Amino acid sequence: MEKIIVRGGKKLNGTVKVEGAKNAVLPVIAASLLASNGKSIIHDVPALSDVYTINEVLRYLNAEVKFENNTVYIDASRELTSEAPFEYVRKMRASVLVMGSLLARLGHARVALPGGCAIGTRPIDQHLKGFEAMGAIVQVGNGFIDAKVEGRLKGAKIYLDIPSVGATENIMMAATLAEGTTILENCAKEPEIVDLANYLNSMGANVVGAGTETIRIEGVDELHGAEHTIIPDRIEAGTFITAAAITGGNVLVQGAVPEHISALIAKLKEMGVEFVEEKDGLRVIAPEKLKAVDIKTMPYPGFPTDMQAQMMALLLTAEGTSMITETVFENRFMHVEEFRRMNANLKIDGRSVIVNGPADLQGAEVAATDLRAGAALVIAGLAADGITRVTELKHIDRGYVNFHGKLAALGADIERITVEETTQAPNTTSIAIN
Ligand SMILES: CC(=O)N[C@H]1[C@@H](OP(=O)(O)OP(=O)(O)OC[C@H]2O[C@@H](n3ccc(=O)[nH]c3=O)[C@H](O)[C@@H]2O)O[C@H](CO)[C@@H](O)[C@@H]1O
Ligand SMILES: C=C(OP(=O)(O)O)C(=O)O
Repeated sequence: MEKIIVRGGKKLNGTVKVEGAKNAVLPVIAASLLASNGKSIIHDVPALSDVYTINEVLRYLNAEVKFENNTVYIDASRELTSEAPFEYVRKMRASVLVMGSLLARLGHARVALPGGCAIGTRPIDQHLKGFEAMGAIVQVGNGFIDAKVEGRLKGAKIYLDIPSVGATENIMMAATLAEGTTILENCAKEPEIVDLANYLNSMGANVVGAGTETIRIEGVDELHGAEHTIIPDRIEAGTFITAAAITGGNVLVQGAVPEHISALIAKLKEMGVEFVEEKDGLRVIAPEKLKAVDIKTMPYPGFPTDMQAQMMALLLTAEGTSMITETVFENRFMHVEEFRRMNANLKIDGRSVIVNGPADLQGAEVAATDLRAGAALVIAGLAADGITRVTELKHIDRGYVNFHGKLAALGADIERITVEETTQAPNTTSIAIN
């Protein structure tokens, strides 16, 4: 078993560079399946376990995929198969993003039904509603979703009940090869949607309005491979910003795009954090003491749910009472129990958590319950008294490249170790190895 070991109390200083965005690269790789001729070359691809998984899905579907030096080369011009089995969807829900491309290109897609996960049930009804509106027959059974269309998909007017990121992306991909015009309303407006639209357009698609509430897609007959560079990861940038802030540090986050994290910056400024925009990134200068604030997660451009756990860690160290309200996922507070192990005073009240700060955080053994919770526990460890040991690192590896190494380079006392698992007789004292 691997653990991240943090000894708290060090201020972070220096420069950290963010990777390409996980949530942009996954749909972009899925969209590459739409290219019936030519190769795609995708730059600034982070070496994350999720990227390895989506690459495996594409290989299974018979595309040729090579990943080296942060570049992915994809040739999807061969005959593809249309089924993505459970072993991939189980590892990563975003595997479901291949559905729109397969359905549009092959007229058929069969993808294992994604289950719920630690942050909520996460249904995909809006994705399926979009495919049906474009003429697909969708059947769910035996753990699979099967979508079929006679001939081509047909452009349609589709209104999303929720501005779902994944549904916007899946429907947008499907609509690029549909006959006629698709108008998608109440779309997600995340920067990753804009990145996907830019990639699709460079493949020969005609997508207008990405980043606004309404996206219009004129279907074309075929798409080709294209070269594309992934946008910087705003959540990784935000994670390092909160890490700098919790330690009272001064850090340049290279590659951070301030417009992509304006809600986070606004809240941190209210807390007393200073920001300086520099040529190649954003400098974070933390105050001696942080002030409490309330936050509410919302779809973009609101406060991102993917920064909620890291923000909870930071607010634990702020003076006063804060309230965090989670409106995007119904169950994204699993980290509360872990923070309590570190002596945090947190009270869950429905979809809100009341944070009483400043906490006298103490190092403890804690488990990452999802990727952002994992990052947040490491961040809390940076400010805790004593040693924090974080387990279940597979979650962190889904979303962060060399997280502990980047923090260590900024001056954190942190390491990642492998601990031999021992089979223990009942009632014996546990032995800490390493
Ligand atoms: C790979 C990726 O990009 N993941 C991001 C994406 O996930 P993902 O695309 O799964 O998130 P969605 O925007 O679809 O989900 C938002 C909410 O809508 C609900 N919903 C969604 C689709 C649907 O058909 N029906 C439905 O009810 C979900 O359960 C959730 O409560 O956006 C989330 C919200 O910003 C982020 O936390 C994830 O990091
Ligand atoms: C929830 C997240 O990702 P995913 O949708 O891939 O589970 C995340 O990036 O915080």
